[in-house]
Amino acid sequence: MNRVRLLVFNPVLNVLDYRVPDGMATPLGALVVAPLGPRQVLGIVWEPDQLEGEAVADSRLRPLLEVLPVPPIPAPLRRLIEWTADYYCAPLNAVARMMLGPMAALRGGGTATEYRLTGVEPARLTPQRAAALDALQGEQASIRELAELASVSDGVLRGMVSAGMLEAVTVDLDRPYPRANPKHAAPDLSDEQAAAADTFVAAVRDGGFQPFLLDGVTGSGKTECYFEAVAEALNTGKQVLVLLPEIALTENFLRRFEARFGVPPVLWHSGLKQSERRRAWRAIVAGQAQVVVGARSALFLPYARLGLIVVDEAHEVSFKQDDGVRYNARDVAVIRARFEGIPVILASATPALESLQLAESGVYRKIDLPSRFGGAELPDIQIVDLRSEAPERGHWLSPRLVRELKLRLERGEQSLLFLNRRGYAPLTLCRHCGYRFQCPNCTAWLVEHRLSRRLACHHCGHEVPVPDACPECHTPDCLVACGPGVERIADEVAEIMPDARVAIVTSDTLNTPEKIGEFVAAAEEKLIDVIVGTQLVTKGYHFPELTLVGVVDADLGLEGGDLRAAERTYQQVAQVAGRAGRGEKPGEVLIQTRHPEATVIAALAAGDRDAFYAAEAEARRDAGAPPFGRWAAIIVSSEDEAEARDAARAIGGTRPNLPDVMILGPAPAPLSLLRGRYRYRLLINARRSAQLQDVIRQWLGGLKFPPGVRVGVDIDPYSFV
Ligand SMILES: Nc1ncnc2c1ncn2[C@@H]1O[C@H](COP(=O)(O)OP(=O)(O)OP(=O)(O)O)[C@@H](O)[C@H]1O
Ligand SMILES: [Zn+2]
Repeated sequence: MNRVRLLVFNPVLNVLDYRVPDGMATPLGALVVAPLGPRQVLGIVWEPDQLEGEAVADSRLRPLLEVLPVPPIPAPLRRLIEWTADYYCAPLNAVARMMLGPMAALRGGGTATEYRLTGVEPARLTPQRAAALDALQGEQASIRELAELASVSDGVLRGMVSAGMLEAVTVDLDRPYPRANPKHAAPDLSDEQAAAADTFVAAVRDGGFQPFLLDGVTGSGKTECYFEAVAEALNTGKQVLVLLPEIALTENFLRRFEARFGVPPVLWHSGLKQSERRRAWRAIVAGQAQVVVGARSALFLPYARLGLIVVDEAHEVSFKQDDGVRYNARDVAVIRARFEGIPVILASATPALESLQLAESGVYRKIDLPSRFGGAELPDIQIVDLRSEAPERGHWLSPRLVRELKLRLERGEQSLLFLNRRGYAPLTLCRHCGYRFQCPNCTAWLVEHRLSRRLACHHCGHEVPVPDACPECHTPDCLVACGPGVERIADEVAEIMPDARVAIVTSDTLNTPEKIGEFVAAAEEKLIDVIVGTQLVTKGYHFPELTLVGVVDADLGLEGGDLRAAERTYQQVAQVAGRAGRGEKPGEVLIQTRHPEATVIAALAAGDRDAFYAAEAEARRDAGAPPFGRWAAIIVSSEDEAEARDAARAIGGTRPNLPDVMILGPAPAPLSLLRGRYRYRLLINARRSAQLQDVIRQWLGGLKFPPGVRVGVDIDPYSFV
């Protein structure tokens, strides 16, 4: 009898065996539907010896129901899924789920129904219909998605369909994407760029696993260089995956891609409409999608003919996923390239110490672009010691920074002020009784957002309107904002330069592709004088008229328990500094700090990257920290505080005693309450020789917890809160 072993998508069961009905073809990797009790379950045909399962007698096997009409998951991707599950101590089917598209896409292409405005506008409108009419100009999507866009109920939109204001459109989900043209607008590369590009092109042409670290200063044209490798993949009919750290950057990338290749790339991220998602997934598995640009979730998709992976801004911590499967897309991208036998390019102006170390030890091949394109110079960097050059009371911009800002405004040049804090003020308190606004679900202060007149938790999204009186002592008009966020800095700019056109750039203000597009266009057309932004504007953007960058508080990132705080501060400040002087005019950077003597600040001031990395490497070596030693975290949480504490203690009490593994904790997490769950942490610091994952699996495998307790393992953690 013909039997198969399946990896199934079920929270409790992972592996099940089935009988294959006569005449059904079930190659390895096939996606199938199988009966499970009275229900059905989705599964993937897997190598039986790779999946541990209970041996079931032939006679007890139930037959598979159907094979889904999509190509089987290729072997290299199956191996990647196994590797990822094993390395990150995650369930195999949770990892495998990341390669699946929407269920509807697995069932076949076909069509979807979407709706759009017809142009019919009755003379009298309900307020909801008027709002929808406004919000839905130029949009086309399902009723559900349109309702979300317009913030009205589905019912309102259904009514508009009946009234002839919205019409149904049938969308063909298998309509092909337009073909990119590798010769559309090929640039003239500098000698330095051409050398780098030739290396990448040869690697794509020859195939085979080759990891590159493209280490080029800000504005050196890293994108142009790897675009040549993309062009080579297009010439040879291979697919390319470009990973970007944030959706916000895709808009900018898209414009550049289209300018170079004549058509936009295929996008993949959480913001896609259902129909776009279905279409993209099907084009990816069919090999029709030539270049896919996405956030980390694009990494596990079943590309039919992958020929190159690029990870841009590869140092970014947002490549690390911190919920569900806790994996690092930068690292897994390299592993995927290895299984696929293809080149991978990690591009950055400020590589992670881990990546530099791998380059130094010869695992990655390092390609350098040491100078800016077109003769632009790197900006001049100055330190403002806030202890001797203090801003006025209740202000945050030092006199020197204010002078430079005014000078730029006079000259018609642009400035950028960087502060990595959204909203108006990070803490609000009552002047009368000292009451502080805190999130009920998290160990966190509520952040005032003056633009939306709300107090918001940046961890769980909890929001309340700003009250008129203190909720504790009921004194009216007694609330004080403590500390600055970008909105407050923007107010300060407006106060000192009333004529300046100021743009606030954060994930609150630039939350759709349209808004990002408008911002970029406005900045390029010089309709903005001062940009005040969070880390969102520190990378990827190229505004030639921008000549001044002010770092409002360089010490901010050094606070808190982040074990990579110095490196992250270095990267952020170097990246934002890199936005200055990219055109013909030279750039200047002012870094405000209270700790000019700190190694990272001194290195930034001296423009001495090597000195910073050397000192940081030394410190990490001493601490046994990555890349010299290894870390892992165990995070225990429950809605019940005692339950969480007991579970953490039970884990602590059974800790293994090994010479090459040190275990710290359990201790309450810095964010000891998050989204209503009480949290405890353990930190494991291991020598490279230790079999870290095996140790953790054995340790936790023997323990049982109440159903309300979650125990998460974070291998190579980036977050310590
Ligand atoms: N060979 C070239 N021909 C024409 N323009 C180029 C060339 N190389 C780079 N440029 C332009 O120079 C600017 C900087 O290049 P790019 O944005 O690729 O740099 P980068 O290395 O990615 O910088 P960052 O790390 O700061 O984002 C871009 O506007 C780009 O189009
Ligand atoms: Zn909260």
